[in-house]
Amino acid sequence: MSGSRSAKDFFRPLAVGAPTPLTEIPARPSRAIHFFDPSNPKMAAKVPDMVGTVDVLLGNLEDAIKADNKVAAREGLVEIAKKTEFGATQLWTRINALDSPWALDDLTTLVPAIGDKLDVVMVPKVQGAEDIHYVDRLLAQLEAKAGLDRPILVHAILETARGMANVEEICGASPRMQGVSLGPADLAADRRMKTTRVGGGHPGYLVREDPPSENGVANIEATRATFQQDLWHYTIARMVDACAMHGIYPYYGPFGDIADVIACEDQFRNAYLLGCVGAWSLHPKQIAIANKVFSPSVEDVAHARRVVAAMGDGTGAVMLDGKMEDDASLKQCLVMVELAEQLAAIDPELKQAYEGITA
Ligand SMILES: CC(C)(COP(=O)(O)OP(=O)(O)OC[C@H]1O[C@@H](n2cnc3c(N)ncnc32)[C@H](O)[C@@H]1OP(=O)(O)O)[C@@H](O)C(=O)NCCC(=O)NCCSC(=O)C[C@H](O)C(=O)O
Ligand SMILES: [Mg+2]
Repeated sequence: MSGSRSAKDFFRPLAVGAPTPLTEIPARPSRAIHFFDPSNPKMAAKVPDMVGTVDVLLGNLEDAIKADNKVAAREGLVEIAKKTEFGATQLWTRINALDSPWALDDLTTLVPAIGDKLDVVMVPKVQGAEDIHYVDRLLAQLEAKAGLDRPILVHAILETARGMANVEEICGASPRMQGVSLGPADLAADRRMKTTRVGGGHPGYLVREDPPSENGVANIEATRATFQQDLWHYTIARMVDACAMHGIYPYYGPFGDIADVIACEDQFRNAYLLGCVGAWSLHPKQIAIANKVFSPSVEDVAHARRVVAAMGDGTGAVMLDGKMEDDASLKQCLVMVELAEQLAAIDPELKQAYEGITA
């Protein structure tokens, strides 16, 4: 919780008439946050058919939208939201940066027009709790004016060094905080990393095995295996801890090499294993990758259920397939089983796959 509000005030509405903040962020599946440009007629036309195939549709108003198209994108999103029934698919938007000429109009246009349909507002380039406090109060005022009965949640993108340094206070700045995504391209630039990609690894970031020794002399000319390392490990792990501490959700962001579906899957899986619940999809073909990676495998769910069954009241230790299971491994298995249940509730194929498993 941020130091600027007392515990008794933390869950009070920030404007008279605004909806009461949630005390817990609902665990709604959000394996793929699919970005579309609402000012692009071809993309906009595809949105209605994407409902039900993706957990989150996000109307992007920030980077990747040309300055000349900012107003068209905002208006396009209003039009799409008004005419689309989203069902279980969530509708999010990414507004422009708070220091840009567009952010204020983004919020003052979207909340009155489609606030009842918007689940989450993604805020880019968040630097500290003060950015979340600003959006929090403004949203409360706009929600009150629009007569909304549920709060719009807020998602921060970590894409500056200052934002990274302040990640814990950002996560706890408001009861609206739904989650955090890594913005690897902007973060790399802000950190002055020497990369030019939108997420993913780099062949130069590696470790090399030691040289073989011949007669006690290291032969550094010998062929030696190298292993590419994950540029984002520290950042994602830190983000995951900050989110878990505050009961909100961490996400890997974009993978810009659309053609390299294999490396995209690897990057998404690393994030999944470290604790992320989803990633961004920039192109329709990345939705299936995220849906696959961020859904536990049938084998993992089967194993988790066996551990749950074997552990009885959840205390003590048992042997299963030659391995020790105890209270702590049970807790990991419960994470898997709960996620499978949440996904089965919205994905009939997964429901069938998970139901086919016997404990
Ligand atoms: C990356 C793209 C520019 C590629 O577009 P295109 O060249 O048109 O790809 P295709 O020809 O393969 O497209 C095939 C059809 O699919 C439609 N399409 C493409 N992308 C989408 C989409 N995202 N949603 C819906 N439909 C889509 C095309 O229109 C084609 O349609 P048709 O001709 O009728 O068959 C493009 O995919 C794109 O712009 N994607 C989104 C990019 C984006 O949002 N970028 C911002 C997020 S990443 C970022 O901001 C960095 C981050 O903040 C950080 O700091 O790290
Ligand atoms: Mg960015």
